[in-house]
Amino acid sequence: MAELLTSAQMRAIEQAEIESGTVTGLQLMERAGRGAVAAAIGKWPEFAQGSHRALVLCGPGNNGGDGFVIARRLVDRGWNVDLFLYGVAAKLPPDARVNHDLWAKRGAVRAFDLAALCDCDRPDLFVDAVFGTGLTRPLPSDLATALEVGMMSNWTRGHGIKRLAADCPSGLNLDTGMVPASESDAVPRVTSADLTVAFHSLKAGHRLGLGPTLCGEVQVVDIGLTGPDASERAMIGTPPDADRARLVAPEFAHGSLPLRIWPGAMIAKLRGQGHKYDYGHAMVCAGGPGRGGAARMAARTALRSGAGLVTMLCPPEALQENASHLDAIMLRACATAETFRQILDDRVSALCLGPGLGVGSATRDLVSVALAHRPGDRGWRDPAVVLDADALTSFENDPDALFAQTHARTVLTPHEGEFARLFPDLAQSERANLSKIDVVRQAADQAGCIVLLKGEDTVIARPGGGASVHSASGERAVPWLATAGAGDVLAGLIAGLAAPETAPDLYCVTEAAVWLHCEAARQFGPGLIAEDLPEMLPKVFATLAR
Ligand SMILES: NC(=O)C1=CN([C@@H]2O[C@H](COP(=O)(O)OP(=O)(O)OC[C@H]3O[C@@H](n4cnc5c(N)ncnc54)[C@H](O)[C@@H]3O)[C@@H](O)[C@H]2O)[C@@H](O)CC1
Ligand SMILES: Nc1ncnc2c1ncn2[C@@H]1O[C@H](COP(=O)(O)OP(=O)(O)O)[C@@H](O)[C@H]1O
Ligand SMILES: [K+]
Repeated sequence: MAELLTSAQMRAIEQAEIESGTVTGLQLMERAGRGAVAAAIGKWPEFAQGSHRALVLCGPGNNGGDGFVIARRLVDRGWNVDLFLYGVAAKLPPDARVNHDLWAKRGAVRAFDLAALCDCDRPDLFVDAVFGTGLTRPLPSDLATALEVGMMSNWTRGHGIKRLAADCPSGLNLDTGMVPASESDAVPRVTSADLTVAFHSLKAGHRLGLGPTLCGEVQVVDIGLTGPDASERAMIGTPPDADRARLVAPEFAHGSLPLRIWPGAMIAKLRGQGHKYDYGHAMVCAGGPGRGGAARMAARTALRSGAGLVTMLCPPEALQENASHLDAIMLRACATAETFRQILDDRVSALCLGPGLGVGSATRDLVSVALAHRPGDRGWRDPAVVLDADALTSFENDPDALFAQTHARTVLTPHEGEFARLFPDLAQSERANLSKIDVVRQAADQAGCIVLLKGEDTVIARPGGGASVHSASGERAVPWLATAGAGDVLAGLIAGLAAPETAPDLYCVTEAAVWLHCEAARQFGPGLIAEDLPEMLPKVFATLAR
């Protein structure tokens, strides 16, 4: 699972390495520019031979410095290059200035001017090296226009112009994945690339918010920074680092891990042997008549994903309806919170409450019983408690009452609407420049448990700072997962994976669940409805067990 750095962390890593004397800023910049050109040629092999034309736009900082290196290296390969500088040469930082001067011996540095830019011959490659990690404010309007995809229509066959971004498409905030709107533009101006080369490591903004859409394909270019030491072993099921966010994906550093190592290692049923009770007993609470579908899907997913047995509890009046739908899943009537308390025995290892449960005091009481349940004298861990949907909304008027009861083996799985009810100060409208990662970190600290905030960019955090992002983008884009009930399935999936006594750390189980949820949707394809998700799991597991 690769790390997602903030701009400040990236600067600190560079700074520490430069100060240690092992490398100079100039060497890093050269490697960045060289790596960017190599990545472009790798993606577009037609650029490997012959003369082509590039339009390079450089900015006033070190991102611009990368642009000068890229321009020089392209000219070395026989290309024609038009280069514009947004800024003043005399004010460039030292390394960028050196590369500016090296370039100036090879070609012209033209001051940024929209009309002059449009007058250039049609480029084959457009290089955006204006801003990277140093973006501090919205793009000025003329620059935003120059970077827009629409600008390419100035040239015939404009759609065929390849777009390469150094570190990010300029204007994208690499901490938040957002594009700040300028005062003159009510709607943020959006720039996008076909290929983004991220230096040393992915940054959070490559995988949050608009990042995946704007960056196109992202390739990490190794510029020889050592960075933090992390071995493959240490990642399997290890709790997250408090300061660094990580990407939920079977990737390690710059390579890919075999799937069976991760997340295959998270699924107890793929390994070992045992009795059904060794794989845990998951319980799912359901609502009244006509509302049982959501809980049934959660229960079915829990059973498919590894729990040894699953019991669904429902009000007596819903028993008949549920009985007519369930076979392998056991069913019991549970009229009150007190009955629930009596039913919970010390072998219940995972609980899932919320889907279709109904909003109100009855649900709050059930949640309280679930969170107070302890495993007795078996020496087992506290049961994992997954709270979703109505179990969250029921605490809208008093979230602190919920947070006073949660424990470390609790996972809250809100979508943005439910999140706003529990954490009004952290709602989307209140976030300003805070990244989704920091928002969920704060929520986890407030709630005292794991919080998973859903979306195309799903963010998971736990108290103390550990955070992960799962990005359903690029090859893993699954827009058809936006279907009613998909969230209920996710809640059941976490409960089912967490149920076995040998299940890894709950945080890691939650990460794996999000990946599997997306993977099941991906392998099924368009046309998916929520019921298809649990039925896809055996196929997904088969690819992990190899
Ligand atoms: N420092 C190093 O050793 C390396 C840096 N690298 C590159 O350097 C980049 C970071 O460089 P910098 O920290 O200089 O930052 P940038 O080059 O991203 O931008 C910083 C400059 O842009 C100005 N600025 C920010 N937002 C603006 C806006 N909206 N309108 C106008 N001006 C704006 C700032 O005042 C500052 O002058 C990385 O993204 C990467 O591309 C790479 O060369 C690898 C090595
Ligand atoms: N466009 C999308 N791409 C990827 N995943 C998505 C997308 N839209 C929704 N999802 C995922 O689908 C699930 C929907 O959950 P939720 O909003 O709780 O729906 P419901 O309450 O209907 O079950 C979440 O896991 C969410 O991350
Ligand atoms: K850039």
